[in-house]
Amino acid sequence: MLSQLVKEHPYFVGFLLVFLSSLKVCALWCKNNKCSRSVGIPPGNRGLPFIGETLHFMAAINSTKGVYEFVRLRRLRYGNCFKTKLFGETHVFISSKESAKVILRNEGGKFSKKYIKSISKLLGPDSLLCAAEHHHKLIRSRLLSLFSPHSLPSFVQLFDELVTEATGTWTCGSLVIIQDEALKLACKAMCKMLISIESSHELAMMHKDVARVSEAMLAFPLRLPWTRFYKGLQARKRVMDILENVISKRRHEIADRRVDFLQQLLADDENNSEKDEVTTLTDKEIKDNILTMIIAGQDTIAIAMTWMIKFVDENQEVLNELKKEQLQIEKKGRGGVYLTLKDLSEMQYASKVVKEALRMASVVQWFPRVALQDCEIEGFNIKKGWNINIDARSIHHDPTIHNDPEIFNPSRFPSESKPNSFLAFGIGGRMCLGKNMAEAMMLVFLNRLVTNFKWKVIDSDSSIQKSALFTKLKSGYPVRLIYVKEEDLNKNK
Ligand code: HEM
Repeated sequence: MLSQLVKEHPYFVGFLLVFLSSLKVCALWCKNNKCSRSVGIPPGNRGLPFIGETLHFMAAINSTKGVYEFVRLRRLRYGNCFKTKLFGETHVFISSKESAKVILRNEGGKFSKKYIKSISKLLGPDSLLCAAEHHHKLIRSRLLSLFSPHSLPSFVQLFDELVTEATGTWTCGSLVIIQDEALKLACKAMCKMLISIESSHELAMMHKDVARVSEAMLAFPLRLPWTRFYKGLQARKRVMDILENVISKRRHEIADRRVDFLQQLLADDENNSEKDEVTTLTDKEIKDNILTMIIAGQDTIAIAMTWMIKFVDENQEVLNELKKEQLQIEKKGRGGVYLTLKDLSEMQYASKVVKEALRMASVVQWFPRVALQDCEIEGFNIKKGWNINIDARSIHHDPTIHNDPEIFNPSRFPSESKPNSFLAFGIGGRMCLGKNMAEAMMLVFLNRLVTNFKWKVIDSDSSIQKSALFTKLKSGYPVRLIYVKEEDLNKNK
């Protein structure tokens, strides 16, 4: 019958075959490319073969709108869940708090953490931030004790000493770049707390090399001598050498036994080595994680502090309320020269300012995971091996979750504290280890700044620094000091 049809209507059959083949080609193309709005697969544009949308992503990294612009534009186009292809891999971005809860809490064990190649190479295979499930549990359990509530009071004093020392050199009329000062302070605090590095030469080297590693985090992972990635790897090597040297001196008792995180890790190591080899960290693990903690705790905190000062300055009524609270606490009298944990616990309004600044700034913009098995999210099929990114920034700025999300309003808390709607430090088993420390640092900085100084902003531009992993301000937020409290200056002489 078919041959009869071909004989009688050869042109019609030819046309039909061509038409059906084109339909099939179209369907295949749509499936693999742009129009994946078909049921089951998240919408999105997979871009060019192999590289996908990597060039658009790199263009966003190198723009002053920041890398998040890549995500923002696609979220506007495709909604709460979309897919793209970056560096040869499929990435899905999700901005619903319900899915954030399921994925970040990971109760069914369907997801693991996974950073893009450049980040995992720079932090090292044993870094807590990059380690996969079992390895992560082991390292986290060993580091957790360092962040216990017992270590917080001494850290608050240490950080306040550093802040008072630094601000003591600021004079009326001087130009202060808040982000640079905050970065120096955070680097000093981390290096002292972790490995007792104090000499200004060593600190400067550390500061420079850690900055190089951070700058390379989003670079194309190409190991050629002129690339940012290569320079980041070289800087990582120098930091590893410094750490190797410190560990070796401590192990051979050449250096004084200091009270710091490294010493605690080495002491635990000695105490546990005979009992339970499985729970002790190797030198390689210790080194990768000291670098991880410096990086995790340095840029994030400095950027968060800078945005906080910017938001406070742009909202004078918040600044007035804040000053009132801080001066009252000062009037009542502090426990000592330096701020204590008890002083910080009385800073109720300032704590809301810190939380609101973290929501608005969303310093860590999305949290990367990988699907360990095929699953369904937001009604879409997700394949095993796909990267899943929880878009915390969108959740923080979602008007269905936070009223007038673009308005800096510290008083929205605690009434707007709905579960899984505040993700500045993440949630679940990979939540930030330094959360309490970070909040304390922000409170100390805020207190010292608003009670001792008045300032005038020189450049309030909100452009983001190119190549920055976090929302780092390009201008650094320069301010001119127009008032410096005398008694503090005298005290620091
Ligand atoms: C305002 C400052 C900070 C912010 C916004 C912040 C944010 C975050 C976020 C969102 C995560 C979890 C990412 C995820 O789930 O994928 C994280 C993890 C981490 N943070 Fe922080 N962080 C800050 C300061 C610090 C400080 C001061 C330290 C300590 C030295 C620190 C150490 C860590 C570590 C070690 C992890 C890895 C935890 C794990 O994977 O188990 N962070 N941070």
